[in-house]
Amino acid sequence: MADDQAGPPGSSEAEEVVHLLQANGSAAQTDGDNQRLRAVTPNADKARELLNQLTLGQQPQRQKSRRAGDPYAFWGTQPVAQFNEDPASLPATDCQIDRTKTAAEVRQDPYGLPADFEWSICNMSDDKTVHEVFELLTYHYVEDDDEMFRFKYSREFLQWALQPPGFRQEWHIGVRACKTKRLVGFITGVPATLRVRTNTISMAEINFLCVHKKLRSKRLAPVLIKEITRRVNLQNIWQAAYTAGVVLPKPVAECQYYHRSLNPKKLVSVGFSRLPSTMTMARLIKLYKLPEEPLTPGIRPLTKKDIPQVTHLLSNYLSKFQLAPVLNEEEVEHFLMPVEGVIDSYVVESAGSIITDLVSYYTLPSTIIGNPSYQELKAAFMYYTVATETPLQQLMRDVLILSKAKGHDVFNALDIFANDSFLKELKFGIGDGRLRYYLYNWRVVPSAETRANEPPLTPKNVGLVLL
Ligand SMILES: CCCCCCCCCCCCCC(=O)SCCNC(=O)CCNC(=O)[C@H](O)C(C)(C)COP(=O)(O)OP(=O)(O)OC[C@H]1O[C@@H](n2cnc3c(N)ncnc32)[C@H](O)[C@@H]1OP(=O)(O)O
Repeated sequence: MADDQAGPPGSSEAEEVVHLLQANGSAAQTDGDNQRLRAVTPNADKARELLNQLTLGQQPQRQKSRRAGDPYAFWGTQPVAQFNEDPASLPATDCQIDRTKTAAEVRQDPYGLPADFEWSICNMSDDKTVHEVFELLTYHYVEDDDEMFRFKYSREFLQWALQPPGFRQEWHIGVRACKTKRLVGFITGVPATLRVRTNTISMAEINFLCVHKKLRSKRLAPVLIKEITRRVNLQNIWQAAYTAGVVLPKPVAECQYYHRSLNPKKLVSVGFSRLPSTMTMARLIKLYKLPEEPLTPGIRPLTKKDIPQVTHLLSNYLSKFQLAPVLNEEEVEHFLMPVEGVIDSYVVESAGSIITDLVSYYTLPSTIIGNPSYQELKAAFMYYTVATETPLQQLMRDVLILSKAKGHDVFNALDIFANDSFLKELKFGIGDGRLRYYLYNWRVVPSAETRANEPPLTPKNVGLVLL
């Protein structure tokens, strides 16, 4: 479609709405803006709805419906905060829920599996094993509710995510069918030091819980969870962090996904976004158009020699959040050094070789299920970003440009960190996926700013990204 059909810049209703939402959310809002908002749409809610229609991201989300009030047969037995607790009976400060056991009290032998299944430690340095894990996850891992998209973690991503400094191979747990040796279940832990408010705790980060679709609803997941707990406890570690879309007892934070279209035509074609009836595709493309080159002078890929400065910069920034990792240089190098198709990090270097800013994202594609034209949606997910000299919004615009140049279709971010300050302005649309953060065997008490029935930490207090 010819460009002129899109009309002059700023003429479309959606562009107008975007502009007005920016104004609406900023301190510099004027009566004039409000009047223009009313002229376009009756109210701000309507305007927001229209913008949301543009990018109703249906990324895989870790949520399957469950009836309110259903008991948690497994989670009700675990040392986690429960939904029905009497606030008067709870401690006043953050604390461990179950006491630390002695080494002798930790079960020495693995939990029993149903007949015909066996435990298998997965060596993530072995290409054949990595391929088996990749295949299990590619066909059986997290999907969105409409079964349109399924996360497709690459082999290289899995190796990167699961082999950070100090990783333990026995925390990469598989379940295989005894006869065929086929991998049918998986769960992983990696070691991490997390700070929860003022407490710095050695933990495991738990991820990639997956059961083959043919073996669902047979209570295999609780066995996998108990087995990883046992193996973590054997290392004298008693806490864990994990995220999920599903509601479990009991989130420490509940966060919202936002999506920034980079390739709107493809996103509409595969059903990730909708084209509002009032809009043409040409206008949509124009709305999301980005400059060809980043705007920040001197922005460049992170290199090894930057690691000491970046560790300092990042640690300082993360200290502002109530839930955040504590990362040493070795870990920063592992998690942030660019790996093709897995992790991209950029820094801004000012005069005197001072690194002032960092921005990073990881690449996690999804299979587009049953689409004849496109097989894969290439998504970038915001990772750790620190802006001290460059305005955060500019840094994020640059990373949109850089990720688009690498072929990403969409850029995803949560409403954690200070992300609230750029999401609207950079035309991120609210997704329909929510992500809950959980801690195992650690109670976080509500703070003064916690509203009744809401998790103790608000998204802006969260400074942790789990892969
Ligand atoms: C100190 C060290 C501690 C270490 C451990 C810390 C805890 C780590 C916790 C794990 C963090 C993982 C982080 C990620 O990887 S989140 C990603 C989870 N994976 C997927 O969504 C992939 C697709 N789905 C599947 O593979 C299966 O549906 C799974 C495996 C999820 C459940 O299999 P299945 O559908 O066949 O069910 P079941 O009959 O075996 O079991 C039913 C029980 O499982 C509870 N359930 C369902 N989904 C989840 C979930 N995402 N986290 C925790 N529990 C979950 C459910 O409420 C029920 O318990 P309850 O309602 O009766 O109480």
